[in-house]
Amino acid sequence: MDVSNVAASMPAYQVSILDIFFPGLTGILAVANGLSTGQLNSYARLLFVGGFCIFLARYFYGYINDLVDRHFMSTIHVSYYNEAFDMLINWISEQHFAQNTRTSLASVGAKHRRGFFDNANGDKKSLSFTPWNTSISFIYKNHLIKFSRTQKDGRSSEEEIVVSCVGRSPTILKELFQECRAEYLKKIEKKTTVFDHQGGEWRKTKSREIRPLSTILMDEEEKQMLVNDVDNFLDPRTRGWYARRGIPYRRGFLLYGPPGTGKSSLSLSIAGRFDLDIYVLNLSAVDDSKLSSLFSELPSHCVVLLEDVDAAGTTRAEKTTEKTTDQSVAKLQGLTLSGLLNAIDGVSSQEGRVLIMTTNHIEHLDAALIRPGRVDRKIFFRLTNKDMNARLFCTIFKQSAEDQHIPKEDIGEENVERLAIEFAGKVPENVFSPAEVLSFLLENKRSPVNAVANVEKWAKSGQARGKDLRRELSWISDSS
Ligand SMILES: Nc1ncnc2c1ncn2[C@@H]1O[C@H](COP(=O)(O)OP(=O)(O)OP(=O)(O)O)[C@@H](O)[C@H]1O
Repeated sequence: MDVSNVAASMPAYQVSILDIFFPGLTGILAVANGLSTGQLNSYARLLFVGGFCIFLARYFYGYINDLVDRHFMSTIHVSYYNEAFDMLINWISEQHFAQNTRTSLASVGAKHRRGFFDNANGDKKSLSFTPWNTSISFIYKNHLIKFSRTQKDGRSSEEEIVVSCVGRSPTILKELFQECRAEYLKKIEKKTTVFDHQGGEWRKTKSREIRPLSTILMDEEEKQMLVNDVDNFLDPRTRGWYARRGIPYRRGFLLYGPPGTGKSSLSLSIAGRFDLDIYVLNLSAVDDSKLSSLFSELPSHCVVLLEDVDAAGTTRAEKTTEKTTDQSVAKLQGLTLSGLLNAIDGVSSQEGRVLIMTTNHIEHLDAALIRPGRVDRKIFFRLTNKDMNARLFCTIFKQSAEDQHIPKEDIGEENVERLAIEFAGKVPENVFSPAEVLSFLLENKRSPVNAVANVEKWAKSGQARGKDLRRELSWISDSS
């Protein structure tokens, strides 16, 4: 049988199956049919022969490339969501050979599209460029390395990096990754890496300067107890201790109190103090299954921060019906209390993590959520007292060597302390949050004298609101 007649004589479904494996083949066969029956003129023949040659050349090029890649090259793939992606992009974008790639991605104020490294110089809308949708070859320690950054499955939000080298041993690639890692660790030194989630995946959002614990104003004894607790928990010997007793190796804390009293700040400081990454979970954006998969993907040592757990549709039934509107019910219906409890200490939940929940309304939380085992320590965050107000005043007005350039009345350290006591005497206790007091002080940050002079007026104007606050938060006095 004449091969060129094959396409013409085939049923339509076979033709399309052939096209799946050899795109364009049926078209070629159809022309070949015309060729053999003498229906085509000489130009068409030339075109056909040329096209056929190109088809064969492309087919064999792809085939040989694939063969070489599979048998003579070593390759490492890096997924967009993994931190190794940042390590590599950070390194590559600083190499001389990557500065002049013809295809790159421009980003404002960040090294790459996830905006991980902040613009430290503070230049407005500074631009940076990283190689994108392209391949670069370069020499690393006398080895030829090929780097390709491509969109995965044509989706603009997802990318993949493939790094390969000639030879069957990936050692040189691993060395390259180690170097990228070392550079990256230098960049994030003294920083806390913050992750949030999108589409059920953790992704790094930013890295923040570590905030020293000393800058958080709270009961010092309680702070120290928390630090010792976390320190003890993270001690490498503790995991074995838990395992020998059959106790799940997890630790949970509940920070509760009015807004702006330092709950989130302390969580960040704790993560920084123990050099842990912090994973912030927004409960209103997840359902049971997403929450469970997010918890199971946590690394073994990290801080997980569940902010405003009372707002997550997991509160006591009677309070929920009273308070929620149709809209909020619709928004939160995906997450149930049992889903949250399962995620926190179910079988698939990661061990070794420090769980911190925060709430403004502890009285709205279901007892099961905060029972010992899930919450091992509860810490109350209070509105300011005299001592805290004086310390906040000193925080703003005491000069340090680094802030000489900031124009400010310099009245000497002793005078600042004297004014701090005067200031604290004028602010009513248990009315304002540290955030409110700080906001007032920042408004007057150029002059401590003005801050003292203006504070009574400010306190009076804010006190009416403060009284409402006290009534609404009457539970505070029970717990303090
Ligand atoms: N106890 C505190 N010590 C030092 N700074 C504080 C304290 N409380 C609040 N602040 C400052 O006030 C701001 C808000 O604090 P933060 O977000 O930690 O409060 P929060 O209790 O988590 O509030 P919310 O309940 O609304 O989330 C931060 O800039 C923080 O520096």
